[in-house]
Amino acid sequence: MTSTSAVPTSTAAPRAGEPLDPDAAISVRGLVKRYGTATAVDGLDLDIRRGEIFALLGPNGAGKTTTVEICEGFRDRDGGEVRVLGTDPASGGRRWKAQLGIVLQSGAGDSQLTCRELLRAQASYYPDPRDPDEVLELVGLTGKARARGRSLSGGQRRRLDVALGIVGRPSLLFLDEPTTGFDPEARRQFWSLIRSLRDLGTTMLLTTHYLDEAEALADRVGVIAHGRLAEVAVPSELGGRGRAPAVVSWTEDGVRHSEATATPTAFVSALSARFPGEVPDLAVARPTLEDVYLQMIGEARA
Ligand SMILES: Nc1ncnc2c1ncn2[C@@H]1O[C@H](COP(=O)(O)OP(=O)(O)OP(=O)(O)O)[C@@H](O)[C@H]1O
Repeated sequence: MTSTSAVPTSTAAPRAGEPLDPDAAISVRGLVKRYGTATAVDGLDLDIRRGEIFALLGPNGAGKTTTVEICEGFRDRDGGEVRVLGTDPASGGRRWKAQLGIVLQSGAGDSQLTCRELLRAQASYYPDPRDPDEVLELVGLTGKARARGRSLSGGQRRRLDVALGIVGRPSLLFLDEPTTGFDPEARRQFWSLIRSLRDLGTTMLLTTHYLDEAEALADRVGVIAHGRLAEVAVPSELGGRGRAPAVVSWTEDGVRHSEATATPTAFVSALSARFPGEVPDLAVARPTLEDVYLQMIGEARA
């Protein structure tokens, strides 16, 4: 018997010239966008599978927002092919737009309307919306249903933005730097909200500058540099991370030591034989997602 998985084992980016993937939630080939003489997106290829959380990473000005806005149908392109839920965003109509949820960097938090009124108004635009009160509960704003948008804290406004993005029951949700300004507890709560949306079958394209957020949420990450996708991988494999040596550190005779090794278990076993009890200050670390990301970005700049 064969088993099938929603996320195939191949994690790489599509090759240039490969045909569009008709099964993908988002399929992009050779995307080009110029602003005057400057090229912001320079032949970008990308597939985002249905049901996955994909994090787009890259330094300021790399072309993330431009790419996302083209996929959302907000911006035209100068070259390449794009399909989002099977439709070219340049010609996507109302029925297509109703399947998208968009959480922009600056939302509707300044409104005079209450949270519930805002959600009801937004829901009225969609053919099969979620119940506004259920959405308030999902984002943890039930207690703020009667509060006006402008009376909310920064983190609560962001939750309201997410609520507005999901009330139309989108099958594809765009999240642009969703947790900027969140306190650590609010971020963790937001992450569990995003995971529960994935469990409900929502595909998500996330842009973020928080590498821990990408690591915690994303099934795959793509690093964009100079308007192209430098690499796509699962977070634990990006930049050869899965094969990178581990660094074992410890304190001996009052001196801090560290050793890079491909066999940390054997190394720690031999090390522990030298000490009567615990190895002082023992730590075993592999490069973090941030370590490999910064290295990739540095190489792309060189
Ligand atoms: N409307 C515009 N007019 C002219 N240039 C633009 C415009 N929008 C973006 N650009 C330029 O295109 C490039 C890519 O910008 P984009 O906003 O896509 O980057 P980004 O990766 O989203 O950056 P950030 O992380 O800062 O949000 C930048 O050099 C930017 O200055």
